[in-house]
Amino acid sequence: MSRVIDIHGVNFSYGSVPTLTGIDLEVADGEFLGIVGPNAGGKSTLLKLILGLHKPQSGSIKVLGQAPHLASRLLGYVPQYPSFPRDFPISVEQVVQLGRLGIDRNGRQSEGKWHALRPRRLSSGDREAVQRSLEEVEASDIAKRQIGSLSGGQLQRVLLARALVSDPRILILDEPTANIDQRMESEIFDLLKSLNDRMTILVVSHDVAFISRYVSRVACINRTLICHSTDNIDGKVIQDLYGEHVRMIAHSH
Ligand SMILES: Nc1ncnc2c1ncn2[C@@H]1O[C@H](COP(=O)(O)OP(=O)(O)OP(=O)(O)O)[C@@H](O)[C@H]1O
Repeated sequence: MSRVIDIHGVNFSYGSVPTLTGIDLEVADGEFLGIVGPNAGGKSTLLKLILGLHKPQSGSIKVLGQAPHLASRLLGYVPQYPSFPRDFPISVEQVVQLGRLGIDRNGRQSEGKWHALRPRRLSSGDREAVQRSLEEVEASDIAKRQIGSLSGGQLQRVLLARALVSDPRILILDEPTANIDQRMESEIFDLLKSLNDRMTILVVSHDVAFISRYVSRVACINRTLICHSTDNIDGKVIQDLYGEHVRMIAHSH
């Protein structure tokens, strides 16, 4: 199977303290990878390096065979829930339309850098893609609602639709189910599982036991990174990662 992400010997720090050290990670096309680790372990930072939002101080990152900033329009990104401004006056439909910014009128990825993209009139192709994405996440019925009026679960579905509307090769989600109830969490992960038939997925989560039901491999990050097949995750792996005081989580396959 071909690889879509190749990370070798990456070191990154925001200041003098290293955030990520000696990171190696290869992700195969079609994989569903979970990313777990303690708070401040570097999970979001790793995603931002893959998205081309930060550059490593050393080491190499290739995404779909290119430098991350060149591949970024082939990636769909669902940011961490609290970073989204809920009170912004914009409808669900308009949020999803924003995901078409990097696509030209003929449905192709436009050339040039993100910051050079100009808003343009929506084409019929754009409208159809927005409708399809909203249907896929089962949010068509709330298309005209203001985002400030949505529940946490509904908002996550809308952000997922925005990421899907550009037809990404890789979908990257940063804790998509933080702050939502368990039933909604299962519904979103069932949806991700079906999307995984056509795209590679990377998802950050705090709940190792829960995501192990869905993903095939888990990348454990606490400044350094170690990958485990979900078959091999046990109490020891989790304690090593999170420290001595963590409750043992039942885990079965
Ligand atoms: N823009 C930034 N400038 C300076 N330090 C940062 C910045 N972003 C993150 N950090 C620091 O880098 C470290 C790793 O942060 P990161 O957000 O990657 O961790 P995380 O594993 O995603 O954490 P959490 O589970 O709490 O979301 C933390 O100590 C954080 O304070």
